[in-house]
Formats: sequence, structure tokens, C-alpha cells
Amino acid sequence: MTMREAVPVHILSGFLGSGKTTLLTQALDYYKLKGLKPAVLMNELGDVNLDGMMVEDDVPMTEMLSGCICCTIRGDLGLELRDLIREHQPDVIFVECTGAANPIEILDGVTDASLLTELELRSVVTVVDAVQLHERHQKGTGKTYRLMQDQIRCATHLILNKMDLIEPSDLVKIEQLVREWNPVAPITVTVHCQVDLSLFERSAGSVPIPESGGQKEAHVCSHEDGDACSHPSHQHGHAGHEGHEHAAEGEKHHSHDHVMVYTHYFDNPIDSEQFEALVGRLPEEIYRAKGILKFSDTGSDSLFLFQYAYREMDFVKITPKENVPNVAVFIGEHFSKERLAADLAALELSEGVQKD
Ligand SMILES: Nc1nc2c(ncn2[C@@H]2O[C@H](COP(=O)(O)OP(=O)(O)OP(=O)(O)O)[C@@H](O)[C@H]2O)c(=O)[nH]1
Repeated sequence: MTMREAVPVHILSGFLGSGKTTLLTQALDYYKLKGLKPAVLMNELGDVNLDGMMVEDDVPMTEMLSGCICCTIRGDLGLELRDLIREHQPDVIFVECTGAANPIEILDGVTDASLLTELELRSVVTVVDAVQLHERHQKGTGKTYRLMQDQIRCATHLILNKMDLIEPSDLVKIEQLVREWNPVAPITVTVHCQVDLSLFERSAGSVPIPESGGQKEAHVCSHEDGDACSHPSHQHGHAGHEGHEHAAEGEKHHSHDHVMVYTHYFDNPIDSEQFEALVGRLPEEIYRAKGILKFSDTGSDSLFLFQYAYREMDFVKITPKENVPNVAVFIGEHFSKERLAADLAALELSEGVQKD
């Protein structure tokens, strides 16, 4: 067997809807333009991979669905990465975490000792939704806020995204906040994640891999209590939160245990205006939604990729090559799935009534 160099791996982290897929698609184009072969491991909480629709067919992609790689399916991460490498021999791999994932747990999976010769973790890039962070900071509490903190702390690069939605005066505050939590990672301020993509190449060696046996204590995060992570590349002890070790695996709490997902499959096309009105009325506990929708009022065969992230709605017309489900995924905390399901079903019902 010929020895290949270890494949560089980049972890894309960031809260739900912050812009990870937006960054990923640009990074893939960047590598392809250089004549290189990128691959993707994508993890989604829901049971359909809608973000995967944004990745072109020539990019090898492994999907880990219906769970979060940072906990429920973490054990499979190393195996999936290894299979991806052996099957496709990519030049670089991007791991897109679910927005609810704590990246430090994924670091654990990626730096598994048995993988050391095959892959090399190069960076953890966290995309920060500046609007969400700002608003949640003003409230100052909540599990989501603490998860965002962890995602920021564990990054080797920070992308402060959605600047078009932020007042310049707030930007200063957000930058200060992020700096407090992560004093070392370079920060890039962006709209639609437009960064100099050579950052992925410059990041060489910034996340040293533990030497043997995984040395898991070197990068374990305590999320529930808002503690700092002791990251291998920047062991930043915060006042009162010195580098710490975690309790045993079974005692770990995950800061996204509270995140709920509801997936709705539509049997029939629905009215676009009624759907928009419904999304406009969603409770604030539902902070992310996406889907592929077939509307009854926008011409024949019109399919739309639907995005909703922190009260911003977006519809893009798509023409998929294969049959795709008519589906919407809703993600949030403590919302009533039954009520949402009933509201969505009512859209289909009212369609039927209109047609009769
Ligand atoms: N206004 C604005 N919208 C943005 C910006 N960046 C991304 N978006 C939009 O935000 C939505 C979510 O972007 P994604 O890239 O899918 O976010 P994500 O982090 O991959 O989302 P999850 O995978 O669900 O966690 C999309 O509708 C994007 O078009 C930005 O800078 N400004």
C-alpha cells in the first residue's frame, strides 16, 4: 500500500442558521478551482439533508443524519471519515456540524488515535450569527447562549457573519464579547461568509493532535456550567474557570439536549403566501427552519429551497436532478410539535378547499 499524507480536516461550527453551509459551498468551489478534490461529512439533526442540496454532485459527501455528531452518533464519526478517505482519496475534508453541536466533542472524534495517520485536524472555524449573538447576549442567559459561547471558545478561526443586519455600534460590542471568550482566534467580519478562503490553508498546524491515546482531557469542554474549554491550541483559562477535566463520559451533559426537531412531509403543494404568513407567525422558540417546498401558486413544477434563520426568510427556486421530497424541518426549543403539525396540515387542507 502506498503511504498517503494525512488528509487535512476542517470543522465548520456555528449555531443553527449562522452561515456554515454558505461558507462550505464557497470553500468547495475554492478547492475545486485549484484542481483539488474536497469532500464533505455533513451532520444534520433532521432526517433529511437539505444542506446537502447545496453541495454539487461531484463532491463526495457522507451524511450523518438524525442525530448530532457531538453526542449520539459521535462514535461513528471516525469510521465515516476513514471510509470517506479510503473510498474517495480527497485532498481535504470539511465536517459541517449541526448548529447545535459542541465542536469540542467533535474534536474528540476526529482526533481519535486510530485515525492519526489518515487525517489531520487543521482548524475549527466557527461562524457566528452576529444578530443572534447580540440579542442573546442582551438576555444574557439560556442554554443556547452558552452553546454559542462554547462554539466561539473552541474555534481556531472566527467568522462574525451577517454584518448587513448589524448596526456598526453593535459590532464593536460583539467583537469585544467574542474576544473575551476567545482571545486568540483571528476574527473576520463578513456578509454571507465572504472571506479570503486561503484561511483554510493558512491554518496548517493550528490544532495540534494529541500525541497518543487520544489524550482526551486535553480538549474536553464543560458546556452546562458555561466553563471554558481547554483547547489544545489555546489553553485559555478564564478567571475562575481554569483548564478543567470533565466528569466521566456518562455524566456529561450536552448543551443542546433542549433542542427539538420537527420534520413535516407535505403530500400536496401548498400556497406560498399562506406558508409565508405561517412562518411569520412562528413562535420565537422556533429559530431555524428549512425545506424543499412545492407551491401551488407559483407556476407548474416550481420547487423552492426554503430557509428561515432567526426571523429572516429566504426562498430560492431550484431544479433538482432527482425526485426530492416536499418537506420542511423546524428546529427550536420547547415548542409544541403538535400545534405546528396541525398548522402545517391546515395549509394542505385549505389548498384542497380552494381547489374544490
Ligand atoms: N442577511 C444575511 N443572511 C445570511 C448571511 N449569511 C447567510 N445568510 C442566510 O442565512 C440562512 C442560513 O444560512 P446557512 O449557510 O444555511 O446556515 P447554516 O449555519 O448552514 O445553517 P444550519 O446548517 O441549519 O445550522 C440562509 O438563508 C443564508 O442565505 C448574511 O451575512 N446576511
